[in-house]
Amino acid sequence: MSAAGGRRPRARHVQTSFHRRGNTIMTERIAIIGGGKIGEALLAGLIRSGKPIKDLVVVEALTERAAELAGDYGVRVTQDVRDAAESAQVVFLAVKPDAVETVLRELARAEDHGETERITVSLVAGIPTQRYEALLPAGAPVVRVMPNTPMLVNEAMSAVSAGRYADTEQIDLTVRLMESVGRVMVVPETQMDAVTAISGSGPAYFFLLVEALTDAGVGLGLTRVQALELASQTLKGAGQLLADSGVSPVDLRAAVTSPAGTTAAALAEFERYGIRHATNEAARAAADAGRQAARRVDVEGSRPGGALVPERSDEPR
Ligand SMILES: NC(=O)C1=CN([C@@H]2O[C@H](COP(=O)(O)OP(=O)(O)OC[C@H]3O[C@@H](n4cnc5c(N)ncnc54)[C@H](O)[C@@H]3O)[C@@H](O)[C@H]2O)C=CC1
Ligand SMILES: O=C(O)[C@@H]1CCC=N1
Repeated sequence: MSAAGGRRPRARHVQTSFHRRGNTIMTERIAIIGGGKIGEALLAGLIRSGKPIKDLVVVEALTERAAELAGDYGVRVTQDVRDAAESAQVVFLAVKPDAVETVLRELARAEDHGETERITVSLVAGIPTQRYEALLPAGAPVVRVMPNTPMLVNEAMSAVSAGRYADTEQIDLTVRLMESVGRVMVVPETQMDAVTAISGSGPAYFFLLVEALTDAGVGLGLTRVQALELASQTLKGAGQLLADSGVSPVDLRAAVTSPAGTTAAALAEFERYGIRHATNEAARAAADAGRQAARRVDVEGSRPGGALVPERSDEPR
C-alpha cells in the first residue's frame, strides 16, 4: 500500500482447495470491490492470515492499479463487478461513498449461482445498510464493517453490524473473516459513525503523533532516522503494553510519570495546548463527516433516475 510507506507484504498465492475447520468446510468465495488502500489491506490481510479461501477476486476500476494488485498478490483482478459478484459468496465493498451506488447497480444485476446466498459486506464509512438494502434485490443480506489499515499486518480493529436481512450465520461468517485479519467488535449500527471516528480513522491520529514526535526529536538534535525509530517503536511498545497488561491507560501513564520529572513536564504542555479538547473535536468532526457522506449519497440516490431497478450502464466508471 503506497500510503503505508510503500512497503508491501510479500505476495503469496491463495490456496484454492477445500479445507475443513471443525465441522465447517471452508469454501468462502470472496470478491473485493475496490482495490485501493482498504481493499488492498483486506486482500493482504486475508492472504497473510493463511485462511483457506476457495476463490478470491478483486474488482478494480483503474487498469494500472488492477495490474499492480494482480502482480503483487497473484490474485484475479477484473473490472467487471457482476462477473466477480456472481462467483462470490461474500462481496466486500471497498470503494469511496460516492461510488457505492454505481457498484450496487451492478451488484443488483448479478445472479446468484452458488448454493449459499451472497452477502454484501460494506467497508464504506457513513453509508447505512438501509441504503444498500434499498438498492439491492429485496431481502439481500448486508453487513457493515468498519476496519482499519492495520489489517495489512493482521492487527485490524474492526467493528461489525448487521443489516436488516443478515442472519446469525451470515454475521458469524463476516466476523470470522474479519477475525482472520485482527480483532472484531460487534456493535449496533447506530454506533458505526462513532467507531469510524475512533478506530477507522484512528491509525492516522497515531501516525500524526509519530510524525510530530519525530520532528520534535530532530529539533532536539536526533537524526530523522533515529527519531522515527524511537517514536515508532515507542508507539508499538506502548500499544502492546496497553493491550497485554490489562492495566488502564491512566495507570500506565502514571507509571511513566515521575514526580517533577521529564514526563510530567511534557504532559503539562500537552494539557496546556488542549490535547483532550483537540482529540474530542477531531473525533466529533470525523463522526460528522461520516454522517455527511450518508446524506450526500442519500440525496444522490433519491434524485430522479436514481432508481432502485437500474439500467445497465456502459459508461466508463
Ligand atoms: N482508508 C482507510 O483507512 C479506510 C477506508 N474505509 C472505507 O473504504 C472505502 C475505500 O477507501 P480507500 O481504500 O481509502 O479509498 P481508495 O480511493 O484508496 O480506494 C478506492 C478504490 O476503488 C476503486 N473504484 C472506484 N470505483 C470503482 C468501481 N466502480 N469498481 C471497482 N473499483 C472502483 C478506485 O479506483 C480505488 O482504487 C471508503 O468508503 C472508506 O470509507 C474504511 C475504513 C478505513
Ligand atoms: O477517511 C476516511 O473517510 C476513511 C474512513 C475511515 C478511515 N478512512
